Amino acid sequence: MSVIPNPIFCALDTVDEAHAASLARGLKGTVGGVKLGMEFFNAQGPQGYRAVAEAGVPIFLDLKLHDIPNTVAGGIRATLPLKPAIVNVHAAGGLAMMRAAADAAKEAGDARPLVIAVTVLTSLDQSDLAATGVAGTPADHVLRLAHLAAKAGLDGVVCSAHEIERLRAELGRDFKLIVPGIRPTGSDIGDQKRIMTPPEALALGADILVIGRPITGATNPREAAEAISASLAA
Ligand SMILES: O=c1ccn([C@@H]2O[C@H](COP(=O)(O)O)[C@@H](O)[C@H]2O)c(=O)[nH]1
Repeated sequence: MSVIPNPIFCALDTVDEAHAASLARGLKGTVGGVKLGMEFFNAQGPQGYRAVAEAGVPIFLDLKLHDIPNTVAGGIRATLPLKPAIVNVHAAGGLAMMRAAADAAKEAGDARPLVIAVTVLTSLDQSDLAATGVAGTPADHVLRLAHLAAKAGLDGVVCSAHEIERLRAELGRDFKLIVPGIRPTGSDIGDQKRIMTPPEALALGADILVIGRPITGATNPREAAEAISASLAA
């Protein structure tokens, strides 16, 4: 069961401010929030972010920071005036870096964003991981990185749906699990490798389902989001 009324966050992966803002307005009420990542933010920056925020939907600012602790703390601090609901770093940046990120976010007091760690990208399978020098399954590495994120005081992790059960068993109900690699039955997989359908991922215990192209690439994104919502309620 999800802790968020509508668990769908739509990834607005575009460089176009007007398009992103129009999608956010059009999806309001059918999604729990939207995600702005490096594609949008590198093109449009804080001003573009504010244009999307005018739609009045919670925003996951997905910049996946990965640097030395002081630099990441500064990067998180710089996002706080935007009041994102969620920000993130790469767990591979290590314990001290994640602690610095969590501490920086606390400077926003009660308005602090959730700070989440990306574990193993959903576009990677075991052979991709092996090529980076990491032996074992993606699940083993996700678990290892998630324990490190919890130790650093982070609120949760980005993982694939295939790791949800083990993460819930080991890290409990309150640790947030944000899950991309979500594909409604029959939709194009694209570059994702560790995928699952929305109802399956939700049933396993995902808090947030990050869904991009299956919604934004549809002829009618709002109808696509409504269909996914309906599949979750069924
Ligand atoms: O492991 C990860 C981490 C982040 N993402 C992001 O989620 C969306 C997924 O978009 P789709 O179009 O639904 O594939 C995208 O913005 C990624 O940057 C991820 O996919 N996997």
